[in-house]
Amino acid sequence: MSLNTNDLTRYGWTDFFADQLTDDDAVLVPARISEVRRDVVLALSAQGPLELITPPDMSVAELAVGDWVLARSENRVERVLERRSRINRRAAGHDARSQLIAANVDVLFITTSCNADFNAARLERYLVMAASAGCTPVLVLTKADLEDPAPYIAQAQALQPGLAVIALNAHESDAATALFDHWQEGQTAALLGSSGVGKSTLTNALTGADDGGPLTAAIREDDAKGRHTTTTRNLYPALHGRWIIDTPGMRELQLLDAQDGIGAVFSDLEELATQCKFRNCSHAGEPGCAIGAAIASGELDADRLSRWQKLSEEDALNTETVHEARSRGKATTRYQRRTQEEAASRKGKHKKKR
Ligand SMILES: Nc1nc2c(ncn2[C@@H]2O[C@H](COP(=O)(O)OP(=O)(O)OP(=O)(O)O)[C@@H](O)[C@H]2O)c(=O)[nH]1
Ligand SMILES: [Zn+2]
Repeated sequence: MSLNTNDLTRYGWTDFFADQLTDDDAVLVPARISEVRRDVVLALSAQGPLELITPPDMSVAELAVGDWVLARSENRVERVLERRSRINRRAAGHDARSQLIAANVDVLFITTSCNADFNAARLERYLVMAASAGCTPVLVLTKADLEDPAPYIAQAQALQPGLAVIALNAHESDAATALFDHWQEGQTAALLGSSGVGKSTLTNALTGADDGGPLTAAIREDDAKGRHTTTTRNLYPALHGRWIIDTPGMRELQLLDAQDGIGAVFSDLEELATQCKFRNCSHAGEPGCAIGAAIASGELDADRLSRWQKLSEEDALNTETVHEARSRGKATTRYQRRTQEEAASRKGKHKKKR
């Protein structure tokens, strides 16, 4: 492979991607997508920034910020490399569609504050998303200067066995350092959390924007109220060789194909359920229910059981709806193709007759 990929490691290139290249790919240019626009994608390559179109059989919507692609002649995507992680959700609205939000995110910083924003159900949902996507979750508790963080840390640690939890004041100069402990050079992170928990404040610390860093003005636009809102999905550099993906689409999260993620976040419950007397136990008072026993002994919070059941039902429903719509779509295309073929063969017959 003659291609020099050394320069790419700073954009997050690893052996995982290098191993996907063949000798024939030597003429292609590896590039990482930094922004997805309506008709084109912007990408970072060893030669500098590129603006790429997609080939006729690929829509821009199939690509996500963070993706690694191989480009031909520096203006067209030839192929997307297999993703190390992918964040997708059920698209907003009634559309029964899966939507890819970001790719190749290493660490998800799930952010909440030490106050009323702390909501176990929402945080578990984010954690399931991280686990299904294949990203490492880290729970960040902001505003630790305003309230005693200890009870929040304890609640956060109960959300997923072994979860890393950080409590901090996002305004403190060492806030970024605490996050860098979980986020290595060359890795890509994303911040998730509801409005007002301190994501912008943290992002400023992470990118050095507070010290007149190069970034924030370019990627954020002031809305009418003078508030900073993130308007597009972007990949941009943080301090010390890290990368951030900023995406507004991560606030409204409907789970999709998240069964494995639910299994990871609620592994304590899944483990207990294997000890129930009946294999199809619904944990609603059946004899020999290990989950019921754990609740009775105070070892397990009954609310966590109902949140687990609710998320599982939601995921099952969304997954079924989207898969059904997809197979309906395929059936339609098959039907259309058949009618077109029949029409064409009728035309052919006419021709022969004449
Ligand atoms: N005391 C204290 N204030 C904080 C902390 N983190 C954020 N704030 C303040 O909380 C408010 C909201 O912070 P933002 O960073 O704008 O929150 P956000 O999550 O980016 O909000 P959106 O942009 O609406 O998504 C600001 O006034 C911050 O200064 C913290 O750790 N301690
Ligand atoms: Zn049971």
